[in-house]
Amino acid sequence: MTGLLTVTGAAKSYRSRTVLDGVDLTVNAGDRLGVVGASGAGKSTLLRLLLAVEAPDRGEIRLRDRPVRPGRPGTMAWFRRAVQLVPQDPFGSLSPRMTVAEIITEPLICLRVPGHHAARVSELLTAVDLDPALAGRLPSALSGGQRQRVAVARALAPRPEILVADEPVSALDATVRVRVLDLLRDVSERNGTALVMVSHDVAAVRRACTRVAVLHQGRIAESGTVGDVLTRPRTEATRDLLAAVPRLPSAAA
Ligand SMILES: Nc1ncnc2c1ncn2[C@@H]1O[C@H](COP(=O)(O)OP(=O)(O)OP(=O)(O)O)[C@@H](O)[C@H]1O
Repeated sequence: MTGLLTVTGAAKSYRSRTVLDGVDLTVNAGDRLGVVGASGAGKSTLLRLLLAVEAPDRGEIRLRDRPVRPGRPGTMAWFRRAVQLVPQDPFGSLSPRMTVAEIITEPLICLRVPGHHAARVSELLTAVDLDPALAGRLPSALSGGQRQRVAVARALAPRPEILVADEPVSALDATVRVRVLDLLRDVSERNGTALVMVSHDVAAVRRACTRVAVLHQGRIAESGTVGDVLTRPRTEATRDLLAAVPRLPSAAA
């Protein structure tokens, strides 16, 4: 099977410091892939390449057969429709002066997605388990978990093929984390949207993902199913991450 999003031999340095050193990664349609790594492993850098915010110095990123390179917004619309970000911090990522409906519709307007946007807002709010009556509220009227659900709804709005989530629950309370992770897993399963979740938190990846790639010092140390890699780690890098796992409360919490 050819991958939906493929990273081949991606390398990136800042000044003379090598941050990514030949990363290969394949995201298939409907995949739920966690990219885990310790602080400084290169996760955020890889995320910027995956989102075509920056270009690799060497190697390439492709969406299906099409090479992906950063460019002006007009030339990137095809890619932005296909790959959407769920950001880390729902407090900082939602404009405080826009209503929930305006926030969710913004990518539809920017990407010139045709259709009845008000109906789509209700549909998306329902899909992320929020009351459509929240459409007229400002983010300040919502809890952290509700805000992150709005961020997920916004990312889903253009019907992307891939959601890229950047530490999507690290800013949330422990009990809310599980629910947001379950939401990401459920929307991915329901819509067939692939999920790439970049996180230092192995427990979060175990909860939401089926596959995992361990990034260590700018390289993929190991990758495979969550079951294999996180129960029978083959590298020191993975064992260290597992030893640092914060406990997630149970789903009932
Ligand atoms: N724009 C930049 N300019 C210079 N150095 C950078 C830049 N971006 C990242 N780095 C360096 O690259 C290394 C890897 O950073 P990166 O943020 O990708 O790692 P990370 O795995 O996301 O870490 P963390 O979990 O702490 O965010 C770090 O040493 C960082 O200082």
